[in-house]
Amino acid sequence: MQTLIKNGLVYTNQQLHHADVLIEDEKIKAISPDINVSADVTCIDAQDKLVTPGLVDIHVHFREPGFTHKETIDSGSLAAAHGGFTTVCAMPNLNPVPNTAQLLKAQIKRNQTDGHIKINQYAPITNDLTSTDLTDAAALKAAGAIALTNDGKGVQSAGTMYDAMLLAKAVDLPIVAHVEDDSLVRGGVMNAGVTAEKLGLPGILSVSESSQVARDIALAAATGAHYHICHISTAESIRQVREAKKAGISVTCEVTPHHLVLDDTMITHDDPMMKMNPPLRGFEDRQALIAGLIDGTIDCIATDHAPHSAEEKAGSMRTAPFGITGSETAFAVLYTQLVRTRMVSLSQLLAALTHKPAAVLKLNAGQLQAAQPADIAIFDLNTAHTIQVSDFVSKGKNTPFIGDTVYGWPTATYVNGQKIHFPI
Ligand SMILES: NC(=O)N[C@@H](CC(=O)O)C(=O)O
Ligand SMILES: [Zn+2]
Ligand SMILES: [Zn+2]
Repeated sequence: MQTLIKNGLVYTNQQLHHADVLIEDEKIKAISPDINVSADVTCIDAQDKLVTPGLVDIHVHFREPGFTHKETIDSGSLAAAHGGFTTVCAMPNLNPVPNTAQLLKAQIKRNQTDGHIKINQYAPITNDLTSTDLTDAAALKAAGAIALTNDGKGVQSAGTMYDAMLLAKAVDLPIVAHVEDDSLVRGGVMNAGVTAEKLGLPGILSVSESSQVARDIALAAATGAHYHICHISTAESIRQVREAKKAGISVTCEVTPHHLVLDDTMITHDDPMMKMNPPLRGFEDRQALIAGLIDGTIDCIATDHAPHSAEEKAGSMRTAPFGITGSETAFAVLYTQLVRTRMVSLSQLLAALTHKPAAVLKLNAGQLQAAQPADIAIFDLNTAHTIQVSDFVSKGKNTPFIGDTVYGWPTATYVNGQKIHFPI
């Protein structure tokens, strides 16, 4: 079976070209201008559209098993596809936590059975995500884990992190860290600063992140482990990563779309849709994140898609859970706010959403090239779209971007040459 995507603006070999893309069965057959094929090929008109490798998101929460009222592997992976993502890495803050080879294998099987896209699975660093009992890194790697992470909770003890890094290094798995020193959080629900004071809400100190980043960079230097920082959010953390990279320490990091386009000066009232972990930081932090993305200090963008139910996210920031969704709005929000404003080039944005995240975790994804799997996303760069609750395939509607008018809404996603169909 052949499908021809005609006349798109195609992102291939890290460059944008006007070209046609020919899919044959599960693979890309050819990418070049003016491909001519026989009459029985399915032809897709991509004039004025952007055609990219399926996007890669190395940080999502699919909530199954344990929290299926928030999301399932079915709904979460369909939401990712709806946003143009064809490869994701799913977090292990589930119930039960997939902390043994047997549980992890069962999770990977569920991902394969119910997933609409390619789902890689993280395993935990410690057995219950909070203790100091390390998991069996070798067994989890053999069972299929792509990396170890306790996302949702920082590893509180330096000794635990040091031992975890040694074990991870021995089996060549990255440590993927949610960096947060609980002793500096102090019951905060948003970034500590002028806005929190004005709203009378308890603040989370920015050093709750950067002090743990400093600790862990020192531990990564000492152990030689690959240390990847989740959802980096402060100027001081960026400064440390920049220095560590210069010193040749094996550190990488990701940033979320929301930390790039929102900051705490935009929080006007007690709004649970603006509550996530790490919190939206200050204006200067956000500028440092954008600069870090442009100069390569930040390796990639990852959504931290964190769905919660409407009931959970109703009420006050004091009581609502941390987290917002991201899969379905990521590209359009970033394209509109960073590329159309000429702060970031389209190629830079696409690199951060395709081959660069794949490179961080050595995933075979994010390249649109002949002989590669036909994982493709198509976006409409020119039509304005106002984001509405009814746009979402995810069970989670908890996003601050509802009501925003954006460009770059996704129009089609292919996985292994198959077009994904959405129930909306
Ligand atoms: N980001 C969040 O605010 N919440 C995440 C956990 C996490 O990524 O730390 C979640 O699981 O809901
Ligand atoms: Zn986290
Ligand atoms: Zn997360």
